[in-house]
Amino acid sequence: MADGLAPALLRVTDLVKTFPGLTALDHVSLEVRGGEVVAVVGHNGSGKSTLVKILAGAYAADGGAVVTEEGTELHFIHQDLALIGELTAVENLALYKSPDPDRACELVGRFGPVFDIEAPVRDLTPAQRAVVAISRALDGWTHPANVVVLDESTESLHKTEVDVLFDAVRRLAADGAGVVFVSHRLDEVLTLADRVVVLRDGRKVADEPVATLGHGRLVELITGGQAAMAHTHETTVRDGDPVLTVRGLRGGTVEHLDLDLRPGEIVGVAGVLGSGREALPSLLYGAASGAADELTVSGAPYPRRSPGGSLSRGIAFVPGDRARHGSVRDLTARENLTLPQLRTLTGRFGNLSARREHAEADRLFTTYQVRPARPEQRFALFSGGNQQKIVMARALRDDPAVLLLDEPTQGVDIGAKAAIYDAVESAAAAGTAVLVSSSDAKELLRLCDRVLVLRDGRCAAVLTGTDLTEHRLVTEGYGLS
Ligand SMILES: Nc1ncnc2c1ncn2[C@@H]1O[C@H](COP(=O)(O)OP(=O)(O)OP(=O)(O)O)[C@@H](O)[C@H]1O
Repeated sequence: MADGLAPALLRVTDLVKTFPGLTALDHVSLEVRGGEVVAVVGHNGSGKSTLVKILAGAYAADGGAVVTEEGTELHFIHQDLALIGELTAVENLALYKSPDPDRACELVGRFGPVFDIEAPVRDLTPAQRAVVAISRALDGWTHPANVVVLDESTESLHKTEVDVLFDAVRRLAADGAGVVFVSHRLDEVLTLADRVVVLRDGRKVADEPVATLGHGRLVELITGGQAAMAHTHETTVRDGDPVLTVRGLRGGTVEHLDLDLRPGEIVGVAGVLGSGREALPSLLYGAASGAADELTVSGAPYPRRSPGGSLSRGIAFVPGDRARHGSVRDLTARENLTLPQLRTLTGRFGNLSARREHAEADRLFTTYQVRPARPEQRFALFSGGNQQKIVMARALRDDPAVLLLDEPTQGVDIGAKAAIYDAVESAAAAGTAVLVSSSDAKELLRLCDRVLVLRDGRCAAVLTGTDLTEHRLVTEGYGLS
């Protein structure tokens, strides 16, 4: 817990960072004391990553200072945990040194029973991978008074893995370390942090002890008072003919799966990493290789799946890693939004109506709260969450027959999340069959008519109605029921 007398291990003063035409950080100051967990929150594009990049030395600031207590080092745990899947835990822990199994055992052992540290980390459970990542961040500490920066490190973790990470973080803080926790997950922020710094459009708008904040107040500070999402989804049972039918689907981590998707329904897919949950949308779309005993779209056999074949059958897919797979980074945001739909934006003589294209881009920017509101900016220059909003906006305006979504709101701020949920529900109301694969239980509860819980590549349970609870999603996911 924060001790008012503990020294500031990290002092950020009046930090300024500008990009052409935009101030990403506008005189931001904050302090992190030994024993204290400071959360940094803010909507997409508010400046969180820019702050982390300056702390990590990846960007130079235009003004202000970052000062650490003498001897204090900064250590980072990034969103993807930054592990190399093919290497073992021992090798990942010794990336720039010679592998030392004894040292690896000692580091990993601090967090519970030692697992197979000689296996490739891709074969470990997500919780074990989290332990490897945090062990690496802790390696080489000669004293406890360092600062660990968790940069959206929990985004792809399931609740149980998050608990492992948080236990480790709490122990570090108890030993005197300072912790910076950058996150969109407000429940986790309220659970872990002692103090919360809120950024909005590059400015610090709040720096308050967590004890004085509730969820509602935090949302208000982040959004500047705009309304956030409220209601949960009501289960609708559809009994029309399925638009997509698949039997015996297999490939990647999916061992065997049967599925019927009906027009207008929103079907969730839950499960821990490696359960098949993360592989299913790309497998159905044909972006990942696999096979099926039977697959039909609108009653017609679709034997060999491919992205082109799926698109022409009205199947749209928004991949999890949309910055890499869902976009053309060097085109403008407007071009990314409108390119696949040029047909609908052409004028009477087939010429592209620049006016309509611009108007459509402006409308989508407003609906999905893309920041900055500059459709002509290169896609690559938007923050991660804003890139995500752009790719989602494009998929949702396509009117597909089937919409396959993988982690549709990962890294997206609370305001845009509500807009995305509304858009998914409107698409379903207009007849689109939606499949949502997500590690966010609240998202599945909010959106879905039923949820398939995958375990070991197979469907372990189908939850619907009053059975569709966060508790059941977790217990079925781990086989604890
Ligand atoms: N290299 C760059 N060139 C131009 N603009 C940039 C660059 N990097 C970031 N920006 C802009 O700076 C602002 C802050 O971005 P930053 O990535 O820090 O936001 P963030 O709070 O981390 O958002 P997210 O939650 O979406 O990751 C955004 O408007 C972004 O578009």
